Amino acid sequence: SASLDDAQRLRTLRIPSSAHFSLHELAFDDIEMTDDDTLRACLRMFLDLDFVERFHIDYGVLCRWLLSVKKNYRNVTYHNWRHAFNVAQMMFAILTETQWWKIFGELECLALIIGCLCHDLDHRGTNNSFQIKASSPLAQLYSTSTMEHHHFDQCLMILNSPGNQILVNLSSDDYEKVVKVLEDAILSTDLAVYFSKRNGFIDLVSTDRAVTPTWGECVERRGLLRAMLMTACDLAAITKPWPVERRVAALVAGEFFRQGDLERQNLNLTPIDIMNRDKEDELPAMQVKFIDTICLPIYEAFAVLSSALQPMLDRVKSNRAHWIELAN
Ligand SMILES: C=CCCOc1ncc(C(=C)O)cc1-c1nc2c(CC)[n+](C3CN(CC)C3)[nH]c2c(=O)[nH]1
Ligand SMILES: [Zn+2]
Repeated sequence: SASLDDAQRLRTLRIPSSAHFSLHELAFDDIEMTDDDTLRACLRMFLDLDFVERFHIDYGVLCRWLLSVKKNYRNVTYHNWRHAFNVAQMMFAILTETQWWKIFGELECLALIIGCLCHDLDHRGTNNSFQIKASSPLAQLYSTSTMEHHHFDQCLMILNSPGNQILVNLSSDDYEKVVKVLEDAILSTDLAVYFSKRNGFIDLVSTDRAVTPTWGECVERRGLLRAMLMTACDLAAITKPWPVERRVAALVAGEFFRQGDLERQNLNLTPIDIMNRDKEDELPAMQVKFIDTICLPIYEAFAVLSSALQPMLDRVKSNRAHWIELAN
């Protein structure tokens, strides 16, 4: 976990407002932020969502927990602390801009924000299918949703580490509820889980076009909306202004191509096209396919549920147009 003086230093820093950090922006870009800024922005999110008061979280423990979470992300090209931070900021922005935080209540919002910050902990820059192909220790531990089970395991390990126990003052009932939502949230970031739940969600949205209070009263609907929210936040770089999306695509490509190199060199396998460096020129066309098959359905459904999310769908469509232009 994080060292004492790091946490001591962080807890003495002044915490600017969410407006200062633009944390309510759906078009948020962390490029100008230092690592310290990202940590202070996380503290601001916890304070503004009233988690510190409501759950009696010791501020010093919260600082050390944040530092430990950040420390347990590896220095890989894309699946690093910055990705986790951006996913958490997107969750914060959506929950507040749509007012859906009222539907989930504080406990589930706490679990969603912790889940976003922890959802890719200790990522190695390689995906589930690589773990299986390499029969890695993680694949032997978890045969399905291999990485996501590991991320959840890492999340619990940090939450239970001395000096990092931000949930220590929750009732055992509340603690159990948070951990259950946390596990569902992190496991929902496996695209395979998203594919299995997406059609049910889209059917629900087509009949019940607004997240009325009825959504809040129905346990499985809330669970479905949380799962879809995790995917929407995980892929949200696709909804950002073009300069952000283009920068992120280069990072994702860097990580994918390295996995492709490992598959060739270590496993003697031909990588799939998106991880095959030899097909780099086809990247724009692959992005268009990714947007059409994976991204548009979820952001279209969210735009139906809340007009506050329409700008996200609009930017996915304009990014698609940029990729089309680059594909020709
Ligand atoms: C095209 C490769 C490099 C750029 O790729 C990207 N750049 C940026 C984003 C983003 C969210 O902004 C997303 C991608 C990006 N991500 C992809 C993922 C994982 C979410 N998959 C899975 C793997 N499974 C197929 C078996 C579907 N295909 C993708 C793709 O084509 N592009
Ligand atoms: Zn992720």
